[in-house]
Amino acid sequence: MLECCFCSLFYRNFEKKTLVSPMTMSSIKIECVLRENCHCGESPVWEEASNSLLFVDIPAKKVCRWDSLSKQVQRVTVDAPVSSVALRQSGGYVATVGTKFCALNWEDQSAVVLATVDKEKKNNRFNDGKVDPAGRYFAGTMAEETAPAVLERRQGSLYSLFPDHHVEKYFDQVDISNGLDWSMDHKIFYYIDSLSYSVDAFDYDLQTGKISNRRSVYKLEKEEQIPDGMCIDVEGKLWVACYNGGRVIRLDPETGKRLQTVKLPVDKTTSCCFGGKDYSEMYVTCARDGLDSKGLLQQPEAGGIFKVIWLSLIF
Ligand SMILES: O=C(O)[C@H](O)[C@@H](O)[C@H](O)[C@H](O)CO
Ligand SMILES: [Zn+2]
Repeated sequence: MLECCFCSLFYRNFEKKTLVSPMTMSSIKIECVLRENCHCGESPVWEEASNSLLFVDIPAKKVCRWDSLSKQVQRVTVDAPVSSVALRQSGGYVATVGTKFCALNWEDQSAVVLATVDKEKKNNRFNDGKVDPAGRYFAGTMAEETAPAVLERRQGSLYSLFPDHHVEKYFDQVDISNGLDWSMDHKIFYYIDSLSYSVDAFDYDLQTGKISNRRSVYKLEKEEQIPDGMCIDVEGKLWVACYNGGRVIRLDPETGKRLQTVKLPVDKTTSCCFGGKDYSEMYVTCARDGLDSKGLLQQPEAGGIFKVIWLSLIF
């Protein structure tokens, strides 16, 4: 990999547009739109300009781009596990690869290192990451797993890469750094450390990127299993993918109540994002790794990309 020397870095804003409110919708349809057989699919991101869904397959070291119109997939292989991807304002993408933040040029498939974290922790890698409303790329680390959710604990930290390429560390002692998103007014940062079985909130200062006042807004119930990736909808409700739980759940962070459960035909649901026309669809990633041969037979679509659509009933 090359060292990056000059490029100014302002990530594209992720502001949602006119997502149709799920509350006004009555029934849902779930479809596997791509049988990708991901070992561990993660980090779905909608790219409006190309009508495409970006996602990664972490252990396969692949960043993928699925064109929702042509149904074609392009894949770029990098040299270490790639755990999240984000859009870059100047074109191309940024991704967390191993313990590095990298700029990814899709055309020539090159990756340029922007910053490295956890240099003294050889067994660590980045996990989930997302860009904040001011263009900082937040991502956390974890020890590499020996099996899903089996790892040396408290090895991870949460970081963000600023548009000028400097990195700030927020805290350490993280088990599995996972889902993250910001409230619609940018005043709250939501965060999941999977093995805490909790969805947490922090006060957020958009000007400085500082976080404070950590508290739990939801504790997962036993059958919901392990909280993984997360996104927010226009009503400020959180959608959390439940690893081993085969579902995404919609939470009200103000009341701490679960509002909706959407079950998928695969157990290892890892993350979700809104996309499609007017951001009215939800895309869900999942994993194949960790399923035994019986599980693979029962869940042939494991590792695929799922689309959830809300159908309004018109009388
Ligand atoms: O996708 C991730 O976030 C992790 O990299 C995965 O390994 C699993 O989801 C994790 O094991 C469950 O918490
Ligand atoms: Zn995850």
